[in-house]
Amino acid sequence: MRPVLVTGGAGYVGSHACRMLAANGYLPVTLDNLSTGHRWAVKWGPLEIGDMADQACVGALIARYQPVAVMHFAALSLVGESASKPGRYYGNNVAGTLSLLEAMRAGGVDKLIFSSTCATYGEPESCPIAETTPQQPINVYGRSKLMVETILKDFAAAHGLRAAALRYFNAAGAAHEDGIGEAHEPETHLIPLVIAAARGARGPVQVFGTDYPTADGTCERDYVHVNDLATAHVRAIDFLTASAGFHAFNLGTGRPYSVRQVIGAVATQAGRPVPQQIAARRVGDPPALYADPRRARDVLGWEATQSDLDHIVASAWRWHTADAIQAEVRRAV
Ligand SMILES: NC(=O)c1ccc[n+]([C@@H]2O[C@H](COP(=O)([O-])OP(=O)(O)OC[C@H]3O[C@@H](n4cnc5c(N)ncnc54)[C@H](O)[C@@H]3O)[C@@H](O)[C@H]2O)c1
Ligand SMILES: O=c1ccn([C@@H]2O[C@H](COP(=O)(O)OP(=O)(O)O[C@H]3O[C@H](CO)[C@H](O)[C@H](O)[C@H]3O)[C@@H](O)[C@H]2O)c(=O)[nH]1
Repeated sequence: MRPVLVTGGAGYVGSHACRMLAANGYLPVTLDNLSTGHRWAVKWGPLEIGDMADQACVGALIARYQPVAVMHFAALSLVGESASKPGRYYGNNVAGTLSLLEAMRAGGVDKLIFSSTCATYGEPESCPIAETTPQQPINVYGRSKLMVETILKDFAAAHGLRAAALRYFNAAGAAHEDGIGEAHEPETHLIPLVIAAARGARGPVQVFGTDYPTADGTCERDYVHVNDLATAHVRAIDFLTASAGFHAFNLGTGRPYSVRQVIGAVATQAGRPVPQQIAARRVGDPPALYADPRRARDVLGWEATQSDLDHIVASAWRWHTADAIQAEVRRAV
């Protein structure tokens, strides 16, 4: 099995990528400091506990496993917190990545697949968003990701790094059948919060704004199944093997759903209405964000195939409601 070093492999998207790597003949070696990730989510290869900024640690892992590529998920990603703690976000997401890149260079690993985000586009003037849409992030988190993209371009030009920045839209869903799913703490993402409200595990879900210029007045987003994201990462390894330089790809479906449509899909899945409360707009939420995913299709040969909203919600629902899974998760904490 070909080893791949996976920073943040104990987190939500990273753990699903590890599952997909293993299914495609790779050995995912997780490097994670467990700041927001979980031991129980690392199932398909070794867990090395450490920080991506620790060059000696990364260097030793590279020497030991000889990875063919690095998949880089490790980051802090709470938009609100990024505004109040910019030093922490730039330190971890930007300086931490720079340190990782230097360790890769010293160890002779030349391929990196980076978790970027639609947040690097900020509030674009129009949708769908193509890779050529100007990147003007409106928060510290988005700026930290854009800074990393810039560093990757410069390392590609100067040092021959091969890098793919995968700009995810809204990651959602779960590989519930294999006991992994979304487990952020605190949780800020819409779908798990709607599911929690439907189950009575929390109070009503807040609908952040009903007066947006959209079909039903609530915000529209491009939800993409985490298994589809994982597949794109595996495709990116093959792509980088054949292609030098820096490349960016939007990972989305191109089909937006509103907050109300998400709540409706969860209500259908749950078989009961979802308690909800109309709330003020959340600062920094654009009315609609959705991808033009054609570049990923044409160049990577990737398309979302599991990202139908009902399928996303069904898989997330099973993950959050399966007693056996949740008991296993609690035991393993
Ligand atoms: N979830 C989304 O909707 C979404 C959307 C766009 C982009 N992203 C990006 O995708 C990546 C994964 O997101 P996620 O939702 O899985 O987050 P997550 O918090 O579940 O996973 C991040 C993982 O990185 C680890 N980590 C953080 N800093 C580290 C460090 N310095 N050294 C080692 N490990 C470290 C954490 O412990 C955690 O396991 C992030 O880079 C995020 O910015 C996520
Ligand atoms: O309790 C909630 C939570 C969210 N929303 C709405 O639901 C939509 C989706 O919100 P999320 O927080 O789930 O996702 P975002 O679109 O804000 O977040 C995405 O963009 C962020 C940067 O802006 C990060 O990259 C994040 O990881 C990624 O999922 C937004 O319109 C938001 O206003 C609510 O109405 N109520």
